[in-house]
Amino acid sequence: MRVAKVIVDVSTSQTNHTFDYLIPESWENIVQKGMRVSVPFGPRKVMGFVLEVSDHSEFDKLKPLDEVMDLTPVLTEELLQIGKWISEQTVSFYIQTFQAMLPQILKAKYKKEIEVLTDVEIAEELQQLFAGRAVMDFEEFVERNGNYSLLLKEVKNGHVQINYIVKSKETNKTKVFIAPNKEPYLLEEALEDTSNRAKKQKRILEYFLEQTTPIEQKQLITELSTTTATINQLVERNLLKKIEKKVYRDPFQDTDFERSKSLPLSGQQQTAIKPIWQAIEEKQDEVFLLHGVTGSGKTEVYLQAIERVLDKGMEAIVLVPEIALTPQMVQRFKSRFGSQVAVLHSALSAGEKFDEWTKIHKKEVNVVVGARSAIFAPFENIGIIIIDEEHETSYKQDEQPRYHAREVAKKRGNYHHCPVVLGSATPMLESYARAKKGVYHLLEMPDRMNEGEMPPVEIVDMRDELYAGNRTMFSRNLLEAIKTRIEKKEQIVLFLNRRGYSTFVMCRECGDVMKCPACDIALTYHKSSHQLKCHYCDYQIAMVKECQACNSKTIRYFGTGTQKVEEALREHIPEAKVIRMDVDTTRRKGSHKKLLEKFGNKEANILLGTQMIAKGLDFENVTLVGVLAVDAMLHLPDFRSSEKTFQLLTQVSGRAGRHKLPGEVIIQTYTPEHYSIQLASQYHYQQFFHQEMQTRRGFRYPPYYFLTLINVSHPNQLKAQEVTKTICKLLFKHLSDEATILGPTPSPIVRINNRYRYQCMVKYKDEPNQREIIRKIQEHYYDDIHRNDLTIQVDFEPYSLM
Ligand SMILES: Nc1ncnc2c1ncn2[C@@H]1O[C@H](COP(=O)(O)OP(=O)(O)OP(=O)(O)O)[C@@H](O)[C@H]1O
Ligand SMILES: [Zn+2]
Ligand SMILES: [Zn+2]
Repeated sequence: MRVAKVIVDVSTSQTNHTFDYLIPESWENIVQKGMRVSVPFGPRKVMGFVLEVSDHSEFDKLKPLDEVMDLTPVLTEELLQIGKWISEQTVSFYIQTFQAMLPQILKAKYKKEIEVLTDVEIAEELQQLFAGRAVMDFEEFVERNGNYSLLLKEVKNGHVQINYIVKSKETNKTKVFIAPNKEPYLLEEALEDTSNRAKKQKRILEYFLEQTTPIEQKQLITELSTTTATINQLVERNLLKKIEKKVYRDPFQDTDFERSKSLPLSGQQQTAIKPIWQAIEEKQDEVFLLHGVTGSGKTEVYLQAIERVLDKGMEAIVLVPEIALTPQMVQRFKSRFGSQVAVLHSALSAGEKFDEWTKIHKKEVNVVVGARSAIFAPFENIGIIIIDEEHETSYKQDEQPRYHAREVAKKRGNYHHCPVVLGSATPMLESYARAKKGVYHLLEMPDRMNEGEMPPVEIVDMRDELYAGNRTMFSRNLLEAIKTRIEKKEQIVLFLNRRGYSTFVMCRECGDVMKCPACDIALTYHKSSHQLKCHYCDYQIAMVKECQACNSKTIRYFGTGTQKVEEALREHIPEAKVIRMDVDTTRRKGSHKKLLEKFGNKEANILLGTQMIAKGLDFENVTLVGVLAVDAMLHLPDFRSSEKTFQLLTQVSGRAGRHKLPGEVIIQTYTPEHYSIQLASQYHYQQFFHQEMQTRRGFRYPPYYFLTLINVSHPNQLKAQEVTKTICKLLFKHLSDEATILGPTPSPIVRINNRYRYQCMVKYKDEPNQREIIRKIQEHYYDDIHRNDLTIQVDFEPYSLM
């Protein structure tokens, strides 16, 4: 008896364990752990992952599984282990994690077929099954008791291939190719037999006398200016044949990549890369923090570290934040490593993602460049994992399983005994603190590649502009500087911050922002109740009418959109050609790339955009960077708002003067004295680090304390509040005295989709039982969750506090 232990696709706390199913005899040799199967579950059939195959079960009367969905495991042993670990760490269901590790499309069902690839004789037993056909359905193979291990052997030899045909239209793209179907001398005979009136047929036959390799039908038609009808006539005469070939959708197929060679490394690059090379050679699972200023040449270090890994026949994973996964970035990897690179990011269609994943799964590539989920690339011989811009919050998934790619990377590094490199110009406080303690190996690159100084930053106090009667969104200096650049035919990047749009309240006279007296967090304006609230504790006051600091009545909440800025630019500088890049102008596929290309070709003077343009761009003609409204981010109700502002300003400033031309940065703000802005303008990372660490210690925030955020929501406000209150009480009772429990507090956005949201925050040092307690709490509310529309979300080490 063979038994499969299966995690079924039913996300509840009561089904979050394996169920045993009998493996029917015909599947016995086929089912392996890491494959997906279809199993009966109650009245339904559901998908499931095989976690283990065993020869016994504690239960009698097992139901047999229905179907095997994969021929080779889609999750490796390692990924199964990591999946279990993630589920436990994030208190999520196993099924959620396993599915998060795979491309979306694999949730659908697909058909499998086996195809003979070569003229080489395959094993006799298989030949009989194929009976002269090139392709057969896998279902038939199973029905006729095909020898599975023999099949796998031929797959390994490259004689046979397994095709996955997904039923959705998206997945497989085929092209029709035309090839000769007869020996050349027979074609020649046919040519002579063809009447002179059939000139078109003759031309095609002549072509195939010289050319025996298949050619795409479309291409044949253009090259010989012939027609499908003519080709069909020859196919009917059995002289030619049509072949359908699966082609990968290559999102970059229209792009020619010029091959780049590795550059001779600068002194600081050499110093940084040596320990990384050593860790690769010695198979050490060391974690490096590469702290290098913008333009210091971090990417070249990544490239040459990867080169070393590929030389050893191993694989590399590179994570880049979604927003920085620009065509420019992709190009740098593709032009160095060519078709060995797969790219995974969210702009790809589901089908494209599946294709890229398939290349990895089949080991057709050995480098993956991708956003967060690329950390699950099913490689089995990883030599290095690189996380660029490691401070980016998008590396944490904001729905269950709420994993952090950095933590998964370290886990995979452990497993493969390979180094993990975290790179950034502005490492996250937590990371830099770990590096200082020696937990990570710190590598510093303090100088720019072009040996230039960092571009000088001018801070413009927008309150002064107001006094001077300038009520526009551009300061006089910025306007002047823009005009000068346009005259000199240099280019400008204008950055507008959109995050935190109009949630905080600020005095335009003195720049004062209302804060919570207990939490040092900007108060959030709640429009419905016209109140200011702290969403960490329960402090709240009525919306103020005048500034508490200076009594001015110019108090208001904040926000401007890119469109408004574009209109204003047109008004003040009519001669400027502007490219606007935001969610609206980049919605269409490929538009992101086109806009950047246009800017790169100097078809515009100004690139205006949001977060999207803050990172990764490397244009040599950009000499001025302007930051329009930095304050919105600074006052987000988030203890990381200073850090995020510092990081953002540093990144944006880094876009200027990266090559020969010197750069300049102008930051407009209402709070010029704020230390994030001051220190960013002087590129003082170290000093910022020390100052911010002190604040964190004082207010008991990370990295001194860990946080857990529990969000409760329900259509009934009272219910949401009551449940949160009970959860707070339970945590208070079961956690140690060292833990601080804050709440119940209304979430910053109290109502979404008619659901009320409350939260509870835990600050702690060490609570080993915490996850177990939270699981129990969730089980306690099982009925409410499944029948009564309650949700309880738990986020360990949250990045978003909304
Ligand atoms: N060894 C080298 N020799 C010559 N040029 C180099 C070398 N290393 C990097 N460069 C060039 O220097 C510029 C900056 O390097 P790169 O973009 O890698 O820096 P970075 O640290 O990744 O920057 P950022 O963090 O701002 O994205 C690029 O144009 C790059 O091609
Ligand atoms: Zn004021
Ligand atoms: Zn508070």
